[in-house]
Amino acid sequence: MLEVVSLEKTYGAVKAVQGLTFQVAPGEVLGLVGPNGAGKTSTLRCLAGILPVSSGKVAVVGHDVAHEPVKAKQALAFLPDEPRLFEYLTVWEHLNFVARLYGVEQWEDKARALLAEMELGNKEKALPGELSRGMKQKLSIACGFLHDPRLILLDEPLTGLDPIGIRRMKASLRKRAEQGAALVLSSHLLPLVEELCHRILVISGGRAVALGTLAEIRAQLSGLEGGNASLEEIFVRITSAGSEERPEPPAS
Ligand SMILES: Nc1ncnc2c1ncn2[C@@H]1O[C@H](COP(=O)(O)OP(=O)(O)OP(=O)(O)O)[C@@H](O)[C@H]1O
Repeated sequence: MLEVVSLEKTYGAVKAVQGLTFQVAPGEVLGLVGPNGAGKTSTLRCLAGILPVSSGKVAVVGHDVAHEPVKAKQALAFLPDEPRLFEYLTVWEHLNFVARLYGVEQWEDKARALLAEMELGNKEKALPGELSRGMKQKLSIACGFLHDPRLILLDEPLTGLDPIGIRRMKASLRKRAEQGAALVLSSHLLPLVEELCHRILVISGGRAVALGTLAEIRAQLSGLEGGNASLEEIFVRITSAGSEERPEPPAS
């Protein structure tokens, strides 16, 4: 569903992402974790075609994001950490607008179901200014899900949600993966990543420092093989300054 080969992103002299290679299969949830400034948002923006890559290749359902941007973007949804909404469109008008952009058939039924799923059923006529931070986040997610994306890219998806909202969102994300979507989720909430993600890509300084299931990453770290060290323990160990305990750099 997603193929990333030797992805590089530079901003002037800053090398934000260096040599990332990985794939995500249908139904798979990949967690993207790393310290502040590691390159997670830059990576997600390149995958979504929002930022041009400096070199390397990103393909979504076989469509190169640089050469077939419309086909690639039709198949994906990018949900940023800060919801970006239109000040003068109501909740319902947002969904109508997105439906027209993506040519979604029978969008009203889908929109109603999504608003119920996001607990926004009574907010159809509200403008963004009348919504709480968490409600804006849920509207942004509902808009992202409306065209049934096959690849869902999420940057800190649970920011601003209350505990019930977090639980519902986890269920929503799991449901999309079970229905065959591929998900890439960046978060500093390591227990969430551990719970939701099938595989984890740890990046530091723009480079991949570990890629695999939690058990696979543990198995590469001396003293942790066969144990049950949490992702947090592993994260601290392999991303701490001066760490020499990194697993072998992942090939893909
Ligand atoms: N527009 C930009 N111009 C110049 N440098 C940038 C720009 N955006 C990001 N960077 C730099 O690229 C590097 C990676 O930033 P990025 O936002 O991708 O990291 P991140 O892993 O998402 O961090 P955080 O966890 O703090 O959100 C950092 O060194 C950052 O300063």
